[in-house]
Amino acid sequence: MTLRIVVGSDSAGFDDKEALKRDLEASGLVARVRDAGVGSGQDTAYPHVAVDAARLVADGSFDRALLVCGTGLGVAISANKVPGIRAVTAHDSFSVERAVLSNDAQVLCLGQRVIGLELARRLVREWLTYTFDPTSASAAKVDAIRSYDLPGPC
Ligand SMILES: O=C[C@H](O)[C@H](O)COP(=O)(O)O
Repeated sequence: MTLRIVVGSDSAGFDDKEALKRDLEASGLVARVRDAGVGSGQDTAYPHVAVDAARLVADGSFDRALLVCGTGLGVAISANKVPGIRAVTAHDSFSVERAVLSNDAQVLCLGQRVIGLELARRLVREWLTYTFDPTSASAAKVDAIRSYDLPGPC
């Protein structure tokens, strides 16, 4: 139980973010959960929350981020602006598996307006079971992604 996970959403993803946060806290698999917002009734635009959460992963404070917006797209686009971050939107089991095992993605993004909560909960449960293998054949490809990261202020 060593995973540290930061969760975040905009108002369109708030309900799922709250439910998934409770699941993570109750899972017994996560050492630490932090909520990067939004809070109830807050209307912060998704790029700000996504970048705040992604920075906490990029600087090593947290291992992964789970982000929810209406589609899961805007939070992924935004999180990927942070150097070192590999954020994906994945709404099926196989993609969630490959996001970790092929891409070593640290950020999973979900769309509250796209999939139901029960599927989201199942995908997150599955996501917790995967760990990237740095000795796998995928590692060189992830290194190649990393080689295109531009160091910057983000
Ligand atoms: O990707 C963006 C998200 O789906 C967001 O929750 C909704 O954005 P919009 O209000 O611009 O459609």
